[in-house]
Amino acid sequence: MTAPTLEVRGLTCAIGRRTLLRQADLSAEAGTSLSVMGPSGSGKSTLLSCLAGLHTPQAGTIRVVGTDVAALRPGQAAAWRLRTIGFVYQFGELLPELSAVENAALPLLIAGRGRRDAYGTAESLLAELGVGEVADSPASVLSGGERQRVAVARALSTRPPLVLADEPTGALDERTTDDVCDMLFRLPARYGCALVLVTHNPVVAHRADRLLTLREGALHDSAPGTAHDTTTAGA
Ligand SMILES: Nc1ncnc2c1ncn2[C@@H]1O[C@H](COP(=O)(O)OP(=O)(O)OP(=O)(O)O)[C@@H](O)[C@H]1O
Repeated sequence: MTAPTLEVRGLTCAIGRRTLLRQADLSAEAGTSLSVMGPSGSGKSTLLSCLAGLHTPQAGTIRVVGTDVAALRPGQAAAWRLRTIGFVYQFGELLPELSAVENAALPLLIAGRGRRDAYGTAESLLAELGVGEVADSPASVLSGGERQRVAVARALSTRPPLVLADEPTGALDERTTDDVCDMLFRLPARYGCALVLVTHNPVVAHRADRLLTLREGALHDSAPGTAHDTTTAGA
């Protein structure tokens, strides 16, 4: 039996005196999407940081395609993250002075792939994601929706098994949110990755295969149509 893409058991994470996650369990299979909602400040971004090995939890195990994230040596972690996890942030977080294709090729160049190969892969991904025409435009001139598509191309460039998206539509209007969601939620089937997406937007959250709500340190399964969000954690 192959290992699930993401398997989290008993995750406990505190920052300062606040426990953000208490004995949380979570799993995601290849080709599926999972969204996490929760009040502002409840710890959604911190959860993603833990999954990527960027934040060390107090207890619990996180396995990504069988690898125990806590067991990675410091020297291994960055290279592991580069090939295993793709990140998409709220504002794209592209390097503004680089073109779209240069941004999308960057992880491959850092991973040591040749320029021709890296740029070819990046160009193909941009085309597949509907932004082939802006490949040579500087990231600084792209629209919000284009930026997010380029950010997704960058996240996918190393073909990671796990894509983490933190409020990927938070800076977009309603129509662009719909378009970007159509693209995002097709990724698992199209590229075989697992997608874990954090959002305040219930419409976005409900498009995932599975929806969890983070509240006072616990992750609750929410059936489609029943999750709700609030604006502050209140903890
Ligand atoms: N590096 C840090 N140092 C100190 N406090 C932190 C740090 N990172 C997060 N926090 C605190 O941890 C709590 C959870 O933050 P986090 O960003 O994970 O919440 P969130 O649910 O993603 O919030 P939002 O929806 O507003 O983005 C907040 O109270 C935040 O201030």
